[in-house]
Amino acid sequence: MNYYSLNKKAPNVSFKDAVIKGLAPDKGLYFPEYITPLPKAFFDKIDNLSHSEIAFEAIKQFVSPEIPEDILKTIIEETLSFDFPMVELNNNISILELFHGPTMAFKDVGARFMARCLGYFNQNNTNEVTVLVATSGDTGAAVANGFLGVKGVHVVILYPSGKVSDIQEKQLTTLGQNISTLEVNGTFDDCQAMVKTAFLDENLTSKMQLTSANSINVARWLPQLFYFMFAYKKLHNTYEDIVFSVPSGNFGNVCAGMMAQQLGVPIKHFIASNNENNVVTEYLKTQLYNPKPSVQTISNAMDVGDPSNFIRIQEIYKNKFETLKDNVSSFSFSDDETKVAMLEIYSNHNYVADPHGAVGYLGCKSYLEKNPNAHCVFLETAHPAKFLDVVEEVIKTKQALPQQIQSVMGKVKVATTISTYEDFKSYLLK
Ligand SMILES: Cc1ncc(COP(=O)(O)O)c(C=O)c1O
Ligand SMILES: N[C@@H](CCOP(=O)(O)O)C(=O)O
Repeated sequence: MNYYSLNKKAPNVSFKDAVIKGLAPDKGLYFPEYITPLPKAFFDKIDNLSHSEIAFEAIKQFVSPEIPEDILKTIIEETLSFDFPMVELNNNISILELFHGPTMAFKDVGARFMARCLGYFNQNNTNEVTVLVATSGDTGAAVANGFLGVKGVHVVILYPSGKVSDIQEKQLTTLGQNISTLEVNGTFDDCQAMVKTAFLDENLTSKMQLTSANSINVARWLPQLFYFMFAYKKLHNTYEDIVFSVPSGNFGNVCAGMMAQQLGVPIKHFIASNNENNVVTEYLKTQLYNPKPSVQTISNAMDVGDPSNFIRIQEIYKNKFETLKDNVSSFSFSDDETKVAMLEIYSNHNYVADPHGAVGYLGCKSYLEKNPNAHCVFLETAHPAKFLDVVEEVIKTKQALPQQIQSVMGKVKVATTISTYEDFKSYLLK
């Protein structure tokens, strides 16, 4: 598959080059040239397919011929080595749990898939690749874990100082080996802007091979479409109008769901559920896209003021506002509303949701008010123990720490503080 830049000012590239470059030279995100819907036979037999078989059929067109089918099967098997359970709350709402991987957030799948693709492409390359990743909490940990100890790869994580949870910070700053962490005096958007600027800085790119492990990178982004297929498989024999409420920040996950829809999965509607960082909610009301500085919330991983993937969403719906509105709704919720939702889910259903999942739950409730016959799946994108302070304060119950989290608790933070792009650049050149 070839990919084009959404800024349309750079040459088309193969999957391999899109993965290695991360971002196109004109600063555009890459997008596949074609999306061929899966055949009816695939959907007829989906009940009998494993997660790996579904994932293989879904992603093969996007990575071939550069990744041979036998290698792709192995990459997928290794990537999906944990479960994706579904919890039905009632006839209208289900939860898809995406936190059973090594870092307990949904980013593990994309990070593990990308690490293996890059490893395959890089096997005969003697030059070191530097993977840059901006994180508002979870991507960094998943990428660090996915690439830990991978020969020839150096990962540099940038995270906003004081704006991630304590456990997320532990996960980001304690791995060592080939993982380095920069604590940035700024917001997630500042981190993401530094990473994007680095790709265009010839002074850097002439000296080192840089790539991105954010959802900018197609190998990080596309595997997220598997989730929507797994949920569809579980629900399609029981419910007709399946909608997804996706807690959204950089909009990569909901946009991956839209790719699943383009592949033919009968998804009736998407709900992009936001915290107070509501650029897209406002856009759907006004048709004006006004990126603004992000504000800090208790669902910190969604504190994004200028979501990267908005441009991919527009491309999917052919830049037609009406088509976008037919397929997507967006709601924004305050921290107080999120806390009330966490308590409600716990009291009514005995389920502990994290603040991001709770925003997804609120999105379902808002949509169901006008669409009472739909079945809404909200994505539980991170384990509640990653947000221990707020979860225990709201539901007033002590939480047990899963082994994945216990393993980082006693470790010592190692991070270098930076404030400007110049600081970042000199760090990379050191
Ligand atoms: C727990 C959690 N929920 C939701 C999001 C938002 O996902 P996206 O950036 O794909 O919109 C993130 C960050 O990516 C996250 O870590
Ligand atoms: N919420 C993310 C922000 C980066 O998103 P990405 O999907 O573009 O990598 C995080 O937790 O870091």
